[in-house]
Amino acid sequence: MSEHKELVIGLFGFGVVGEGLYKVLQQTPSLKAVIKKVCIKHPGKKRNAPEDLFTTDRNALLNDREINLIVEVIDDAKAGFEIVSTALKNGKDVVSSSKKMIAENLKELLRLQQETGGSLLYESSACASIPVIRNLEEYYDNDLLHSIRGIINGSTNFILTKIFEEHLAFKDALLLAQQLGFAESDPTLDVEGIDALNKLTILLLHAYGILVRPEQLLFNGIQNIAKSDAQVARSRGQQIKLVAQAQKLINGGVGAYVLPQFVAPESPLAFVKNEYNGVVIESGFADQQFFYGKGAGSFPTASAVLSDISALRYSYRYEYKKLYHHKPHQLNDDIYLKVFVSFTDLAYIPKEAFEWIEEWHAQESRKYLSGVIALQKLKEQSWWKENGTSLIVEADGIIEDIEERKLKKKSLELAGLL
Ligand SMILES: NC(=O)C1=CN([C@@H]2O[C@H](COP(=O)(O)OP(=O)(O)OC[C@H]3O[C@@H](n4cnc5c(N)ncnc54)[C@H](OP(=O)(O)O)[C@@H]3O)[C@@H](O)[C@H]2O)C=CC1
Ligand SMILES: N[C@@H](CC=O)C(=O)O
Repeated sequence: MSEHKELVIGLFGFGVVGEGLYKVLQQTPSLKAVIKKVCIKHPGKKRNAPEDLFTTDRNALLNDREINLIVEVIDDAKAGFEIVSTALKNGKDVVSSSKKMIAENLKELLRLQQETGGSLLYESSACASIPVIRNLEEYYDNDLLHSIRGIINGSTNFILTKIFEEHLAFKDALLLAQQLGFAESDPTLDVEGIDALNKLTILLLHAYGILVRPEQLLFNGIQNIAKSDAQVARSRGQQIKLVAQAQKLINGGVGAYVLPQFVAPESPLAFVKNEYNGVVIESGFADQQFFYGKGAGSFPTASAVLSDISALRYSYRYEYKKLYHHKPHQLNDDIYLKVFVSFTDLAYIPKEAFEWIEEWHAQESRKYLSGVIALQKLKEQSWWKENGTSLIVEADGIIEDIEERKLKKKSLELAGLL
């Protein structure tokens, strides 16, 4: 049996995640992983750890030969990438939780791992405590993965829960998410859906071997959801959640987006509240599986970082099998979404953009419609994110082939039933 590696850690970042990891490691001595030095940005801050542990000199960690593992948990994607790439080039393994840094540099990070032979693990970067990446990588190592649908941002789920169930104001709910360490340093990343987008970018690689830049995917956050949208959801017995979805299509491609979505009461996602995340995976033969756990916060995130550290003792590395060993899938935008749109003025809505409109209420001060629109149109246009317009995908939102539905609708019209 191979020996477990002893790990000497250089830690970058001592904020919510970094300090959490420091405490967790103190409670897991059997792991034989010790933090030798911590690099931070602001030397003046009071720290709950011995002063001589800290430095602001990144090279003190990166050039230390005794340090064989760099753990990067900082909130600066540019500096994070410099640190991670130098660490790999210097022959060190790396664990990171920085999803923005990872999603924006995936291609280069893959190249660096191949070139240096180093291992970069980042389980905590998607859904914090839920081991979703390693499951996609190892368990769903075949062609049977139909779809992933999940709540993958804790802060927005926390905010939606507080607003709609506890009647908090948006800004108070956001402040609470920040105080509890759930939100990003720049909380617009959470609120505007960018954090979930970065996570979906990472998940697409491990689920389907799809290597895309985050900006290639359709996304929005929760910033435009109106009170009246919540009333509509309530009247239907549904909820509104920020949902990330990737689905294998009949044409072999994969449709993907991050958008607010109505969630039916029978969906496992309906039970996911506060900072919890939930991911429903559908695959051939197994049908549905549901992963649930804390998606943000100090100890939940540190526990996933710890699991990566532990995996490195056995020299674990991602093999990116779907990309390198299978035929990778391609992103495909050739789908239609059934959407609910609420707005203040008809002038903001290009009706001609829709394939068809099923329902239309223009009397009230907040007006709304339900219709079907091509995902590509939403990517090309921005009206649905502007002027206080709110777009929410229906619970069964993806339509692959509209021709059959168009025909059915036409015959209902001819029969005088529509
Ligand atoms: N909070 C969460 O629930 C989760 C966070 N993440 C990710 O983990 C990372 C860290 O998040 P979090 O701990 O919440 O962030 P915090 O803002 O709490 O902490 C950030 C830390 O990074 C340090 N830092 C910033 N820039 C540098 C730099 N150039 N060199 C060295 N240190 C630097 C800061 O130093 P100083 O203390 O001196 O200011 C601070 O200690 C982020 O990328 C985030 O997206 C991932 C999953 C969950
Ligand atoms: N800000 C993120 C933190 C974890 O990834 C979130 O709210 O999900």
